[in-house]
Amino acid sequence: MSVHKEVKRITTHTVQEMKNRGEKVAMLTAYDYSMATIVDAAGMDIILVGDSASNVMAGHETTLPITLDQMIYHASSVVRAAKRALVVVDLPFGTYQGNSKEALNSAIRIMKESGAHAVKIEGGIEIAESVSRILTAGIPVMGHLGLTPQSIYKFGTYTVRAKEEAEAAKLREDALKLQELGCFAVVLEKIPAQLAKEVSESLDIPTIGIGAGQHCDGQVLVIHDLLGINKGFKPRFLRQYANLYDVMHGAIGNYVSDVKAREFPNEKEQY
Ligand SMILES: Nc1nc(=O)c2c([nH]1)NC[C@@H]1CN(c3ccc(C(=O)N[C@@H](CCC(=O)O)C(=O)O)cc3)CN21
Ligand SMILES: CC(C)C(=O)C(=O)O
Ligand SMILES: [Mg+2]
Repeated sequence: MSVHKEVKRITTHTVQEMKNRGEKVAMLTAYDYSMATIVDAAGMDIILVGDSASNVMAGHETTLPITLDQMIYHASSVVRAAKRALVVVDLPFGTYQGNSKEALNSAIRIMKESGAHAVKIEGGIEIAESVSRILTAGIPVMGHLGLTPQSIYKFGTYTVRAKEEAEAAKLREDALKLQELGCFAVVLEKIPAQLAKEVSESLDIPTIGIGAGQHCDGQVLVIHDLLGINKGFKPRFLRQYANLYDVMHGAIGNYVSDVKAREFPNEKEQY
């Protein structure tokens, strides 16, 4: 036992208790040690090592190219920083669909090699077998319904999902199915607020929304979007809490100018 005082870790059970008592769940992505240290210190409940790393860290157009090894690298860095937050890791495209044994192996690799606490998987009834098999191994699973970006080439655009009743009905069923299988929470991405409200009320487990309105049990954003680092990206659901692009561009530009003008380093900044 350590003699140092340690903060109490958020668990999947803590997150369920939050829903039970009506406290909203705060979730944000992080992909590296330094950012995750700040996110954890700021009181985040859940840190998501999202496959959005493919976009914001690697510069790909979609989330499809990122590999399991790359996700494990990001996740292990975040785990070393997170003292309080629950760390959830996206299973990347091609590591779980249509093959529950491969899904289990992928989830086990994430848990074993990164030290994360849970995995997230996109999809409903079609991935039920994979979800079950991962849960059977004692690995907590977060679901993800609505705009599931790994299916972008099926959808064609990033517009809001489940506006038509047929897709809304399937989403309601999928959400119930994920809960029945034993998922501890489910992300609802870019669906009408009214549908997200109905799903949140019908489920016992918490819903975490992104572009899914104010009635979800929690919210999630991509950290680069929240901080305004990702200058071109400003969808309607996003609230930018800072403009770090301009702050960083200004600071870095000043450094370039100072070097060119021989103003950095000065006499006090040398040995
Ligand atoms: N930086 C970043 N933020 C995210 O929220 C995010 C990622 N990357 N990568 C993975 C997925 C993809 N998501 C996305 C991607 C694009 C839009 C988007 O462009 N939305 C625009 C246009 C939609 C349209 O085509 O009609 C919008 O105005 O909402 C939204 C969510 C959410 N995730
Ligand atoms: C946007 C969130 C939910 C996500 O899946 C990601 O960042 O990859
Ligand atoms: Mg994702």
